[in-house]
Amino acid sequence: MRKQELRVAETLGFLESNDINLGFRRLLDCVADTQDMELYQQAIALTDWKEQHPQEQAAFIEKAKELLHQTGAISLQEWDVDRPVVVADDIRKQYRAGGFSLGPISVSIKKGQVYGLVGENGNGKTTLLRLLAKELHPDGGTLQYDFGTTVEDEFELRAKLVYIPQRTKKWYGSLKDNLKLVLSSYHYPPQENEPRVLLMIARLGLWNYKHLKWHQLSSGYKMRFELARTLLRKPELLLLDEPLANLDVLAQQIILEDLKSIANSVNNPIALILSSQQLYEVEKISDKVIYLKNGQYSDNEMLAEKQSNHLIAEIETTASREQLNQAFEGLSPQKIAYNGGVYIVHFDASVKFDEVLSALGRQKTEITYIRNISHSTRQFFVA
Ligand SMILES: Nc1ncnc2c1ncn2[C@@H]1O[C@H](COP(=O)(O)OP(=O)(O)OP(=O)(O)O)[C@@H](O)[C@H]1O
Repeated sequence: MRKQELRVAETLGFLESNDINLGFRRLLDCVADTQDMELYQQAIALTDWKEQHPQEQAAFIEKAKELLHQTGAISLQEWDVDRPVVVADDIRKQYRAGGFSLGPISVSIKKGQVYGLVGENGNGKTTLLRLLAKELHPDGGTLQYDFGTTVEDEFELRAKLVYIPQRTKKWYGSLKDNLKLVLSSYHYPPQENEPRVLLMIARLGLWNYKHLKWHQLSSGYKMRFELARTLLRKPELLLLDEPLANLDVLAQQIILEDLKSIANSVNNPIALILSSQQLYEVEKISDKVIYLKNGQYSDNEMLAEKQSNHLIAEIETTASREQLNQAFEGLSPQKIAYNGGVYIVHFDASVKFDEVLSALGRQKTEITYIRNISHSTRQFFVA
């Protein structure tokens, strides 16, 4: 099945299982890919209708399915996502003041993929993002960009790379007017300005906020606005510094799923790199997780190569180490480490996670939290 058919089929599945909000958000992504202003207008009218008729779910699903059917009928040119758009080879950066040193780092970045950049405070995440965005110049190594078109000059290249910092600048006027202003500086026909802006507003969950001003928005919605503004500029590489910092856990999940879907567009994919402290949320949607410690690079693929499939469980419990040792007597743990309020327990590859759960259950051990981190970059944090 082609990517477009897959996206339409997946969206239909959400709508048919009454998962209205998710189905609707994915429908808007399918509409966005068509670049068809008639369908944009229909999607905007449907967003409005949805807001006016919150109780009429069955009727909404029928309307949404009809619109989805129309998007599926438009043939899209699929982008080849296998070719890297950025190749960093042994890049390094050292700050004279303080002496922090990053790298050497080698990494290939492809469109349609999401790269999670994790690590504790002060380990080089922002520095790496700024190097990739060409905001900083590396001291050594090479950075090559290839977006498949001839880039005339540095200015044109920089327009394809967008870096959104942790703190963004204040703006004046309404959210919608600001977005319209962005598009008016691009070469779209004026009649496309409004539908493009309104569709972006709907996609980023800003529909009920479009007439608000900067000081009336919470910091989470300011970040959504920044994303909307950036996405209208059609970046090819989008670098987000801590986009989740001001969002609650549910909002984090939603924005990450939306960003993944936006990055994975059929005909206009984006390479997305985002830094975050929210390891598990980021891991769920990332195609690759990059971990920085004292400026040194590791990633989840290196983790898979390194380990011999042994089982690692992270356990938060009121039980003592002796009680855990007793519970796991038959499973012969290789190591039990105590780390910031949680135990990290390593078992041989033959031990299965359900056996760990059973052993704890048999001893009636009180567990607040347990997770199998055998394949998670969480290991880097607790090592
Ligand atoms: N312009 C600068 N001059 C000197 N040192 C700097 C400069 N910018 C950052 N640093 C230092 O470099 C190190 C890495 O900083 P960076 O902001 O890249 O880390 P980070 O992982 O993004 O941190 P955080 O999670 O706190 O945002 C830190 O020790 C920081 O103090």
